[in-house]
Amino acid sequence: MQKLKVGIIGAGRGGSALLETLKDFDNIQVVGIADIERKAPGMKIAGQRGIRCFDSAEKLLRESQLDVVFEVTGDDGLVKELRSMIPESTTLVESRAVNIMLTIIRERKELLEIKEIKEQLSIILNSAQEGIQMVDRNGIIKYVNQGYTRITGIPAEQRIGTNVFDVSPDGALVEVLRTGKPCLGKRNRAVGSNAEVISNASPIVVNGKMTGAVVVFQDISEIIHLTEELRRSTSVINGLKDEIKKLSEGQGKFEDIVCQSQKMKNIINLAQKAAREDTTILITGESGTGKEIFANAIHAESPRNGKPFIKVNCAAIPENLLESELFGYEAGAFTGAGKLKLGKFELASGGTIFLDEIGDMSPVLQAKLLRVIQGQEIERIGGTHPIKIDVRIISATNRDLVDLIRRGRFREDLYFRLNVINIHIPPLRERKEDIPALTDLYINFFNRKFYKNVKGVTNKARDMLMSYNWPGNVRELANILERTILMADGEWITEELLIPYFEQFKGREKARGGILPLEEMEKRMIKKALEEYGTSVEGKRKASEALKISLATLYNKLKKYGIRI
Ligand SMILES: Nc1ncnc2c1ncn2[C@@H]1O[C@H](COP(=O)(O)OP(=O)(O)OP(=O)(O)O)[C@@H](O)[C@H]1O
Repeated sequence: MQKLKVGIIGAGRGGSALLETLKDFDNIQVVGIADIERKAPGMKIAGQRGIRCFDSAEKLLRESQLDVVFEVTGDDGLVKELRSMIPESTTLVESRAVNIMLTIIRERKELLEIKEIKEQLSIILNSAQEGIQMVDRNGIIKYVNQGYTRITGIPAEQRIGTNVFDVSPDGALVEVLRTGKPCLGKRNRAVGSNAEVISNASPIVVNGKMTGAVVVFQDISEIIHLTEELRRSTSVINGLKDEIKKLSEGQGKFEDIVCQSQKMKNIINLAQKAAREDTTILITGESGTGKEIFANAIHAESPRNGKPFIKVNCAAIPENLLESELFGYEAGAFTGAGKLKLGKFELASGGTIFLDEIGDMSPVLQAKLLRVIQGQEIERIGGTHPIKIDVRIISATNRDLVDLIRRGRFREDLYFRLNVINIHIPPLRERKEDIPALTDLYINFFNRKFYKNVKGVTNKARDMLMSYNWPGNVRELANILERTILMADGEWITEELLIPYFEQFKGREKARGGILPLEEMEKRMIKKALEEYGTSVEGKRKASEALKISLATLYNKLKKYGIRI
C-alpha cells in the first residue's frame, strides 16, 4: 500500500495533537516536522518516534517530496509564503482546516468508543439472569434485556415503545415515576406471564433531574417452588424425627402386652422388676412369642426410658458387617470407609441395645462382645483408643443356647454374662387362655387398618383357633387374622375363612412325615370322640370311655385345650 507522505509545520499544541492523531492512520507517513523553536513539544514527540525534525519549513520542503503539508502555526504570513514554496502536486492544509479535521476525528473516535461501551453494556445486561426494563420520564419503555423476555415471554419489540402506565400500571416502575423514589423488594406477577417476580426499581437522575426509571426483577417462581419443596421435605424430616424418637423410646409398654394366662402374668411381673434394675437380661422363647415387645417394654419401664433403644438383628446382618454395625469405624479404616461411622453401641449411649437372635452371632464377635461387656468400652474398627460406653444389654434368642454351648457354638462365659436375668416366654400353645384376648386385639387392629367391621369369631372358628398348635406363636395368629379379616365379607370370622390356613399348616405337618405333637394328637382325638358321641353329659361319658380316660380327666383336658362345647 502506497502511503501518503505528510509534513507538519508547527510543533506547538496543534502540531503535537496532529502527530498524536495521525499515528492511528496506517496509510499516512509523517515524514518530518518543522519549527523554529527546537524545544517545541511536537519536536520532542517526533524525535521519540524517529520522525525527522527541521528548524525551518524550507528545509522540510526541500528534503522530501510531500503529498500533504499541514500548517499548524496559525501564522497567516507563513501560509502565503508556503503557497509559493510548495509544488502544485502537494496539498497545503491550513491550520483552520486542520482544527476542523482534528475535531471531526476526535468526535468520531469518541463515538466509536461509545459504541463499543454500548455493545459491552448490552452483553452485560443480556447475560444477567434478571429481567431489566428502562423507561423515560413519561413512561415510554426504551429498553428491555433478554432476561426480561425469558422471564415474561414478551419479545422486546412488542414491549419497547409502549407506555408502562398502560401495560404495567401496578408495577414498580410506575411507582418510581409517580413518587420519584426507589421502590425496592416489590413482589408481584410479571404482566403477561405467570412468573412470580420480585422487583427493585430506581429513578434515573441526570443533572439533578429524573429522566426515567429502571427496574431489575428476579424470577422467584423457582425459589417459591423450592421453598415449597423444602417445606414438604422439612415436614417429612420432622415426621422421621418423630419416628426415630418413637423408636428410641421403644414401641411397646407392658400395658400393650395382652395376657390372660397366669404364666404370662408371672413373667410380666418378673420383667417389670428386672426393668427397674440396670441388669443384663436374656429373653428366650420360640419365634413370634413376643420377645421383642418384652425388650421394648423393659426399656420403657427402666430408668433409661427416653434414651435410645437400638435394635440389632444379629442374624440378619452378614458377619463381616456386623462388627462395624456394632462398633463403628474410623474414617479410612478400610477401603470404602469414607467417613467416620458410629456403631450401634455408641448410638445407644445412655440407653439400651437389644441384640436379637444372639444365638446366631459368630464366635469371633462373641469374643469381642464379651470383651465389651467386661470392659464397658468399645473400640471402633481402625480406632486407636477405647471408648467408654454406658449401655444396657438386652439380648434374645429362639435357640437353645445351652445346647449351642454343648456343641461348642456359643461361649459359655458370654452366656453367663448375658443371662444375668432370664425371661423365658412360653409358646402360645402353652398359654391358650391368651388366644381370645389376642384375637380381640388383632380384630380391633385390623378393623382399623382395613376399615372393616368384624365383630369377632364364631364359636367353631374360636374352637379352631384354640385347638391349633401355633408353631409360629402370636405372630402366626396375627398373620392369619390379618388375612381372614381382609377376606371377610361379613361381621364374623367363620371356620370356613380359617380352614385354608389350617389346611396349609396341616400340609406342612404332613410334609414333616405326618408327625404331630402328642398334645395336638390328643386334642384331635378328643374332638373326634365328641363329634362321634355328642356333647351331652351322656355323649361325654361315652367319649371318655372310648378314649379310655375318666370323665373328670376329659373335663380337665377340655379346659386345657380350650375346647368349647
Ligand atoms: N402378648 C402379646 N400382646 C400383644 N402383642 C404381642 C404379644 N406377643 C407378641 N405380640 C406381637 O406379635 C408379634 C411378634 O412378636 P415379637 O416380634 O416380639 O416376637 P419375637 O419373639 O421377638 O419373634 P422373633 O424371635 O421371630 O424375633 C409382634 O407384632 C408383637 O407385637
